Amino acid sequence: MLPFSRVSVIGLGLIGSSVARAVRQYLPTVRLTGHDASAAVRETARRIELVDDVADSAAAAVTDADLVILCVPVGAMAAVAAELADELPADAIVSDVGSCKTAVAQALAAVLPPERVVPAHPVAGTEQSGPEAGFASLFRGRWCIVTPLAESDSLAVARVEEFWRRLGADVERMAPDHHDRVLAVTSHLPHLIAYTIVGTADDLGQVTESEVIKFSAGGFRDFTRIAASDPVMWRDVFLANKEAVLEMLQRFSEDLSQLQRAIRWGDGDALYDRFARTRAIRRSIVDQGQDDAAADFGRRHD
Ligand SMILES: NC(=O)C1=CN([C@@H]2O[C@H](COP(=O)(O)OP(=O)(O)OC[C@H]3O[C@@H](n4cnc5c(N)ncnc54)[C@H](O)[C@@H]3O)[C@@H](O)[C@H]2O)C=CC1
Ligand SMILES: O=C(O)C(=O)Cc1ccc(O)cc1
Repeated sequence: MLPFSRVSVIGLGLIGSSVARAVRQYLPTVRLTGHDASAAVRETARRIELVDDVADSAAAAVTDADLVILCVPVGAMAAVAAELADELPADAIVSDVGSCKTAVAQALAAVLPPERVVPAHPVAGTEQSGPEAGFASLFRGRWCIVTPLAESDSLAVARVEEFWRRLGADVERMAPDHHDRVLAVTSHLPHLIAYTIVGTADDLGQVTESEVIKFSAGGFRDFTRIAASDPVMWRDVFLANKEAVLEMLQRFSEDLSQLQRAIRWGDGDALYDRFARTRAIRRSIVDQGQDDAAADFGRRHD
């Protein structure tokens, strides 16, 4: 049975437009409505026929929905939920795709009936943004972490999980605070490091007359991809997941200091041990079929 038949997507950027495209592809009988605060994005959505109806307000977009998915930056979730609360049908479920969950869960539960709120996070994306950057296969073979509230209705949780499975994701359930600590180290900290290193290299580049750009290759190029990620989205993630990110950053700084000391004192064994350990980690990830570059290439070309 279809988990939902009338889905409303609020925020039609990379993730919202990917959800819309995936619904079209994998749940073709679902009636899709969309809304975005940006008139230009709404115009693009109409032009490319992303959804069946583009509404001019969040409230108008949800009047006959049975699932509403909020795909806006984390810092905008509270305002959007408040905008649509009065028009939400009594049986509709509200979910979201935000990259951190504790703050979003609290924001949604403050203005919506908490039993109908089922926060989620598809752990899949790119450094691109906007309605034309999305693609239907983005979630295939990727995790979607569902983080129910204590009050979430269990049938609503099961339906949201089924929805993500239908879009091709592997679903895992987690407590919101646990999610935020795991993602702080696996996603948020790496983005912070990329933003830092590309900025540092750019500062140096001014001095050395763009040698940084000229000779950028390998590792640095990979960092520039991550550092091209959307500034509004990532500003909001760091403000919303402050405690977990600061904790992981503290640990990271201590480990970095150890490597700094090993280089200063010529401690080759310490450097070798660390690099051998991390190489083994990468190899075990690739062996498990989680090499993103290969997987992304496959998804976009099939
Ligand atoms: N970019 C990524 O790789 C991933 C992002 N996410 C999460 O998905 C959410 C959306 O991110 P993206 O799609 O990448 O961003 P995006 O920038 O491509 O799209 C966000 C859209 O939300 C719209 N928006 C902003 N405030 C709004 C409001 N008050 N009402 C209606 N629309 C509004 C914007 O105009 C924009 O079109 C964020 O919460 C992010 O944390 C989750 C997984 C991956
Ligand atoms: O582009 C990349 O490498 C990403 O890491 C994409 C991404 C960004 C944010 C998320 O919450 C989940 C996935």
